[in-house]
Amino acid sequence: MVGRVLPRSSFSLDGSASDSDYELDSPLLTWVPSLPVLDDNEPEMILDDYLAPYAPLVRVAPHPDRGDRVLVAAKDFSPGEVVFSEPALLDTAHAVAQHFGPVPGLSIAPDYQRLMYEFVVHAVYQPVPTSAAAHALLLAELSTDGMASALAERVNGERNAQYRADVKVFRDKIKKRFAKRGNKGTGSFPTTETLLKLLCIIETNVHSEDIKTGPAATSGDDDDEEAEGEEEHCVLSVVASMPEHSCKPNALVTFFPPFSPAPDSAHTVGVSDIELAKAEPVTHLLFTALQPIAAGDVISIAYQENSFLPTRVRRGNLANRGFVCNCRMCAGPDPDFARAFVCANPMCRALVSPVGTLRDQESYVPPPPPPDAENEDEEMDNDDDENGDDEDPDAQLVCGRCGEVVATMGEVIAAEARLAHDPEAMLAVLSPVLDVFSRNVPATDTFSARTLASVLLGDCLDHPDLTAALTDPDSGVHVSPSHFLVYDALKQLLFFDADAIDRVMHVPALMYLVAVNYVALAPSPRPLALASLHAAPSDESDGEGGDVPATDAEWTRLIAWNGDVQHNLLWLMKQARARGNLELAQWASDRGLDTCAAMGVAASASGAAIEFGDVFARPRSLLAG
Ligand SMILES: C[S@@+](CC[C@H](N)C(=O)[O-])C[C@H]1O[C@@H](n2cnc3c(N)ncnc32)[C@H](O)[C@@H]1O
Repeated sequence: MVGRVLPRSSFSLDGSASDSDYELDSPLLTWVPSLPVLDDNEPEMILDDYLAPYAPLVRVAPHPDRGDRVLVAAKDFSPGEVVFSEPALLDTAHAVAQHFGPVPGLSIAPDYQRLMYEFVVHAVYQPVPTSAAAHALLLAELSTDGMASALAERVNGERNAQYRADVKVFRDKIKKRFAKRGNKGTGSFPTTETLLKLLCIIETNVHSEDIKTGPAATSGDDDDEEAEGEEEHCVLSVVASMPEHSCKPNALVTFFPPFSPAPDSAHTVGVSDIELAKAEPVTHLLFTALQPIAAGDVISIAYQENSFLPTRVRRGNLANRGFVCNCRMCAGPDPDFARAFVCANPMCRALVSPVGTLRDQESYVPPPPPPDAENEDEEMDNDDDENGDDEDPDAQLVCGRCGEVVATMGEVIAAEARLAHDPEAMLAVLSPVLDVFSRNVPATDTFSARTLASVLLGDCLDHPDLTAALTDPDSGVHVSPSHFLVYDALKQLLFFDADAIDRVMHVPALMYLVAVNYVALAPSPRPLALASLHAAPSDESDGEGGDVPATDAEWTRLIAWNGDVQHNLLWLMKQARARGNLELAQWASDRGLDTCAAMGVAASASGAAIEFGDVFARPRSLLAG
């Protein structure tokens, strides 16, 4: 489970173990190549050499249309399997970076300054043999699109101009600090151009995790947090910079070990930097498969946290990072489930999901930032064209099942704008969508969902905010960040792959399971409260399916209905007991859930028929087009 902190002294900068505490047999660290010594003069050779140890797992290939590169799997991976792990080259958790006092008043975020400073120290003092070559490699090869693409310049021209000015200030200040302390290294001080390129590379490729809450986020900075001056744990590496973004990713990136503060020590630039760098702990970025990945598949991750965002918000965030997303969900052919709505025809109620709605990727301009609460109404009335986004507001969306025109793109856009910054309202709107899924989708395969749940468990069960919310009697469940985590998890569960609708699952049961998973470790279990939070029945609900069971009889029927639910419940009960959550175990046992689940599992194992409860069984034919 991500969350263990290994002894920091046991890591060395080249990724090799320096003492016996290094848990090389950890399942998380299945692949830890050491950095080769590289030749600065041949950048292409450098990348090839660097990538060579990873060849059994992944390779870099050109994108067929875009002209940039993608990371491709060299073998099959099952969900939950580590695809590869790579040690950080620049890392704000390194003691050198942590001991650096950022230059105040610059537009360059403190954590980015820390990475740049670490780079400078390596360039000037070359404390480890690989550092110069590794940095040459960074400069020569990694993408700079986050700042340098035409879209980045269009969207963030002002910021870029400020960056250019501030890099110069940064360089001057650091150089002065070095000179003042009289420390002279044997390497050369990086030029302003070099540092600017490094900043472009950081802006495009950095991975970050929230220092306070721990679980890893994916790459990219969070603008709100930066605005508040919050620092994140930022890591830059090479292979880790190659996976592309997808709004329906097949892999997940996590940090191992997670951030922990460097011990206080007297520190001066120069000699002690060299000592610190030699003893650096190494954060590894772990890429874990979320879906089955076949050899030859492009590996993708989600660059943004809370990826269950409305399409235009997602698109705007990514434009801020210098590109228009052309993942299968944004550009087609997969339907964009994140803007799915339920057909207004009461006889139909199918899901309608627009497909690839952007008219022209080249001229795309992202929508403006969210309106102030006070001006909200005014902003809502704006003509869509003024939004800048290039979608045709008059385009008609036709329901695939009943053939009726159910909305225009303009209406969808307006609804999204209204909901984008109101998660509660969004959840209310999502609820009937979930309801439709849950009624119509036969539960034949929840394997992927279970795998995902275990990934989530690894990531989120120790979430300190969640624990705080659950232990604070005044907090109320509604403030729990698990609201967002569960919500995000649900999206992953629903949209797990292109065939999700055919393969997966009884959503309320999974909502329940995810909710219970979250509280299984907490001292005060409130599984039902959480579960019902996420499954408030819609006004039009007829009570059949779609709702978390209210009575013991309904629970029994639910469990009988689905073998995977049985397995999951049994597993959860075991977890609850193992973790000393006796209240939860008792709760389940009082209702006979564990016995019932055990019976179901036994019945499935022996091939015996299980009585399906008619409440939850719905004919598959309802799905047919
Ligand atoms: C972290 S780098 C990924 C590696 C990069 N493709 C390369 O060739 O080095 C991020 C850049 O890749 C491209 N990219 C990644 N995901 C994309 C997507 N879904 N759609 C379009 N471009 C994408 C963008 O240019 C983005 O700035």
